[in-house]
Amino acid sequence: MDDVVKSLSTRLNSVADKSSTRPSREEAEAAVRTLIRWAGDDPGREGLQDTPMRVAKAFREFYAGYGENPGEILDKIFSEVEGYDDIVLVRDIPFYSHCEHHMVPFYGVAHLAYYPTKGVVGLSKLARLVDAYARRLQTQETMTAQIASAMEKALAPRGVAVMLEAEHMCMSMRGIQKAGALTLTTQFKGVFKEDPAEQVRFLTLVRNGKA
Ligand SMILES: Nc1nc2c(ncn2[C@@H]2O[C@H](COP(=O)(O)OP(=O)(O)OP(=O)(O)O)[C@@H](O)[C@H]2O)c(=O)[nH]1
Ligand SMILES: [Zn+2]
Repeated sequence: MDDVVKSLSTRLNSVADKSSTRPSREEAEAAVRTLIRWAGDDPGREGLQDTPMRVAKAFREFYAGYGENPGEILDKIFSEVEGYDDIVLVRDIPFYSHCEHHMVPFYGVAHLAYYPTKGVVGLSKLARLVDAYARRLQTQETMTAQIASAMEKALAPRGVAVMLEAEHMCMSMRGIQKAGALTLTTQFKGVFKEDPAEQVRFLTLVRNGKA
């Protein structure tokens, strides 16, 4: 009886493994060939022969965020800052992402701010955090919330403010076709959430660079 249970559980585990692992490179390339045919072209013609290989490779870059651990990005804190505890704001961080509804790019800039309590994080790490989430499939709202949560968790700051401004190609080049429409999302935590004056300070710094 034990053997039957063991073999059943081994089989169930292997099914679970299969559903959670990535397809092979060959399977990904075959899927691209199918989409080329769906677009109306011939994947066998000369100009398109290497395209499935290039697309599979490009996908690894577009979606590299799945292999990133946001907690690790922010794990090094510099505490020798002479007690600096005022706002740190990195603005205009460019990002490229893909919306989870159409897998079409949305792109723009991110502005991240926090009030440190136990030290500061390397500035480049904030930009790396943006990329870790941008290089996934999601909505702009999800991305905004995830960046703010990761900063709150790793830095235990007095407050976090995140603002994203992006153009969604699914709204520009297809569907409603409103090129230039900009979507703004904000997520405030701690003092930024409690005190409207802090939100004004954040927005003023984002817009003017002066308090
Ligand atoms: N809230 C939100 N919506 C998004 C984002 N990216 C794309 N969308 C929207 O997702 C929606 C999907 O709507 P559906 O009606 O299911 O799909 P659709 O027929 O392709 O919609 P249309 O774009 O209106 O043609 C659209 O309104 C998109 O504008 C995002 O980051 N956040
Ligand atoms: Zn979309």
